[in-house]
Amino acid sequence: MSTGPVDPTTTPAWEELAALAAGFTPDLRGWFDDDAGRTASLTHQAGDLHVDLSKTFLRDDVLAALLDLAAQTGVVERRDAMFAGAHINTTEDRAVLHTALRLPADASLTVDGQDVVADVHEVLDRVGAFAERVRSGTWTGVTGKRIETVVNIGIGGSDLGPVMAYEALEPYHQDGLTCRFISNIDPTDAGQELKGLDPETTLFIVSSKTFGTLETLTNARLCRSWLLDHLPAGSDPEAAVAQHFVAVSTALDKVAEFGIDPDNAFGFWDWVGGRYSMDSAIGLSLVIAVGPERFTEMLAGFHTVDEHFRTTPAADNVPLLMGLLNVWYTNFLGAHTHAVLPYSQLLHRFPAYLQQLTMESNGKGVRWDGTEVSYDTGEVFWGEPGTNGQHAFYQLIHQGTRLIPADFIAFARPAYALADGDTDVHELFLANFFAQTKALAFGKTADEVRAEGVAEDLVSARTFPGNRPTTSIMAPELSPGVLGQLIALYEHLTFVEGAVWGIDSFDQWGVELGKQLAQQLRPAVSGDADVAAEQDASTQSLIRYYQEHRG
Ligand SMILES: O=P(O)(O)OC[C@H]1O[C@H](O)[C@H](O)[C@@H](O)[C@@H]1O
Repeated sequence: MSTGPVDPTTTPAWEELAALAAGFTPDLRGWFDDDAGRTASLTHQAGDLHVDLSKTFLRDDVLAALLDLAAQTGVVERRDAMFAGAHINTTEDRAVLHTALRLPADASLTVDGQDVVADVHEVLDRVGAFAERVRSGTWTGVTGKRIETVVNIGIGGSDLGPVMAYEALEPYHQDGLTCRFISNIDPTDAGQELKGLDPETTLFIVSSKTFGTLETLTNARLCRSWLLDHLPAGSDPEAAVAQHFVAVSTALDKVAEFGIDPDNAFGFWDWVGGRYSMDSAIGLSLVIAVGPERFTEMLAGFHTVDEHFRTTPAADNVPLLMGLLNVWYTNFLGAHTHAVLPYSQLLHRFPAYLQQLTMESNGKGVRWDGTEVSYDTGEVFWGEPGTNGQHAFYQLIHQGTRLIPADFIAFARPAYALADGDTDVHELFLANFFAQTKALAFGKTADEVRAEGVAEDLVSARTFPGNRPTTSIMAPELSPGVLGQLIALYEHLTFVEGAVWGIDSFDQWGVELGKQLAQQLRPAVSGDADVAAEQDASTQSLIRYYQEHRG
């Protein structure tokens, strides 16, 4: 893109939204009473996702102004530039093409002179073939035993997506094959995950886009030592590493330096951001667990929502509407955080995954041309599955003083259809979903509380103000395809927010300083007095505390 980003605060739509916010009093009870068609007009379909925005703070005038804001900040142009492979990641001068990872094989897209679709499918085919060898037992460990445990070593985008999807698709796992995930440089992580493993039946996947991440390389070396120390005496170390270690990276030269056979390495490209990479070869552990066919179904799900986002007119475009709604909450109504509450135990890692996706993408204080923003960006995403959260933090959402928009996610068909006598437990579960969104929207008035015979001095404590906005997302079931759709929905709404804010949602310079300082400090931790003396007083004192107590 040749022109700079628009400062959204200079647009007429921003001014209009500010004026609307000044006099804004949400009244979900009134809005529902006055407009029998509210739910129908604010419910949209994206692939299999049924998205009900009627309990949000959208009103006709707000929606119109938000759509104007999108138009005036060039969201659609930026979207089209992304899909076409323009270098919209300006600070790294890169294309942003995770959408190409899920293009069908007969699609065509040439970027920077390279046939991207052919490259993607060449790697996908290799990943699928390798996964089949592991699943069928034709790929064995060095002593000839079939693989029973796959350990993914990676962090950030090379961990959160694979582990989230592995958990989400648990009903599709192949029997007799388990995945584990090591991410943290805290040696406890590797210590716990390696516990009880049989080295002869364990395969390690070193997943790192850069193959330069301290945590991952440290854990990879640690696992290599563990493997060589625990295999039966006489095992050839080189053959052992060749059979028990594979890698996924964009830096295949560094993979070879580590000693992993290039034949057992799977590549991807710099136009795939780490937090957008789970549908590349980074998903290898998932492909092994659920099989290439299921993985292909998941990719098709991503593609369905990509197409929805790329082609659906603005008024029905779900990621666009959800992204704009979040801008309304964040910049005009003062929301700081956003809860994501899956009514699905299988999605228990989804909020953690979304934290990297949304917060690493949109936690920026300058626009993509380096100019400073004068408005809030990014939301703090957080959440836990329902109903657990209901018994923990929902209190604050119901009766606290803060505005916390929440996304509720549920599936009509359960993964495990269990009944307790006559009670269908999934129905009981869904009843909670419906009840919570209803209670949050409509609350309980003081008069309603009084009518229950509550003593007057307790009425205010037992009144629910309501007008707590929620978005309800439902789908028939948590299939691989639906999972792909759900992830793509959040990828694109994150994009929309970033585009309105004029920021580069695809870099992450903010994580670099800590990495550099850790390397500089490292000798001081081990006792180098000169390096310790260079530190600030607090850091010196903390290091001293460690040295006095390390035992
Ligand atoms: O895949 P890697 O290159 O090892 O990177 C792993 C992660 O670490 C980095 O510091 C970034 O913050 C993440 O965006 C990235 O996903």
